[in-house]
Amino acid sequence: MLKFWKKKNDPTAPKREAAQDDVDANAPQNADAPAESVAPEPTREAPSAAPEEIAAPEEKAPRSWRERLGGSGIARGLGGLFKRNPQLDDALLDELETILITSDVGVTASTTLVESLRQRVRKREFADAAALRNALREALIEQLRPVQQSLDVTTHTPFVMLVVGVNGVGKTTTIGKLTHHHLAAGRKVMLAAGDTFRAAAVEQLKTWGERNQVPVVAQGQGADSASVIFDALQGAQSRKADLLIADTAGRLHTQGGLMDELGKIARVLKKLDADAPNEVLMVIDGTTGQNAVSQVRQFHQAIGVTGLVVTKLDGTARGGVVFALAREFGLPIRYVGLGEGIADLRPFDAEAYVDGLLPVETDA
Ligand SMILES: Nc1nc2c(ncn2[C@@H]2O[C@H](COP(=O)(O)OP(=O)(O)OP(=O)(O)O)[C@@H](O)[C@H]2O)c(=O)[nH]1
Repeated sequence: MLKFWKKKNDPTAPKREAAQDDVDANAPQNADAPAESVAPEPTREAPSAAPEEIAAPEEKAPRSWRERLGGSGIARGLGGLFKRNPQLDDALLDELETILITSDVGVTASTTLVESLRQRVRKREFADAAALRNALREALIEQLRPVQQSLDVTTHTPFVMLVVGVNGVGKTTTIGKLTHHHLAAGRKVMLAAGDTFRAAAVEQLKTWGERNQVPVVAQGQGADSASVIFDALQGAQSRKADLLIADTAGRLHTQGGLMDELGKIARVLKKLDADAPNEVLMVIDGTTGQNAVSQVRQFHQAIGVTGLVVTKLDGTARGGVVFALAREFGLPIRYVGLGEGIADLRPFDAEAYVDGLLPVETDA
């Protein structure tokens, strides 16, 4: 049975004022009673609501990678290419190169890949275009395999996941989906509403908390983000949660002050746990294109990103940015977002991803 806390609004709890100027110096000491928390007790048992009950109707049978990714620019481009060009010739290779470049794979990665295929064509390694297609599939999978590294949250308790990224990329939605995923695995999860910039962001996270029946540690809009997340970690430690997922405000990588705030959050957390945060998960909007590469570079410099989530790959994304990120940084791609529903976050799988873009069977 799911065990709930009574709604905890301890009147003795010190209400934290809005932004603290120097959290480093005045780190909160009693975060067991966060200023504002929606607090059913985290539980090791699976939530009473089954995934099917939480998910929107269309998520009852999660759609395949192919269904989700088939509409992307790269999938349509590659599908059409092999349909139009049954002949194994230079025109096919030239068009392949154009498709890869215009799908955000990146110029260097695209030309290198196509050049290596061209040489193999010259050596007569392929009997026909179908053989080339298979070799292309293999080459694409090879590029992604090194970044397929799942996130093990059992290495530390509580495991602290800090979710960062620019505005609107899908951070809060991803947190909701992650919570669902880890609850289903029987973990105690808590959330920290570290996006104190937008009032709506706190409400949005609380809604995900209620939906998943997990506590959300929050303060008001304008509160100090590091303070909220510090409170939440104290709470997670005392309540023996397995996982604390902290939201942060969306920020442009060009906003120096806000980028510095991320470093401050990490420093403040280390006062409680020298290893925290255990994962800095950067969320990337898959429709952003090559700009995603500079975003990751800046965030990585500011806080040391340890894993990526690429969202919105189901929509109008060109789909190639995943290859560009893999090649540029080699950072683990932990998950991909293939839709807005709670079950639409998938652990990244290189082969499934490439299958979604270019299926094994010649259905093109
Ligand atoms: N199609 C699609 N939409 C997504 C996905 N992930 C998130 N979204 C949508 O993207 C929009 C923005 O998501 P949020 O979670 O609010 O983004 P955020 O990064 O928290 O935004 P800020 O708090 O403004 O920085 C919402 O409409 C989500 O439903 C995905 O994988 N696929």
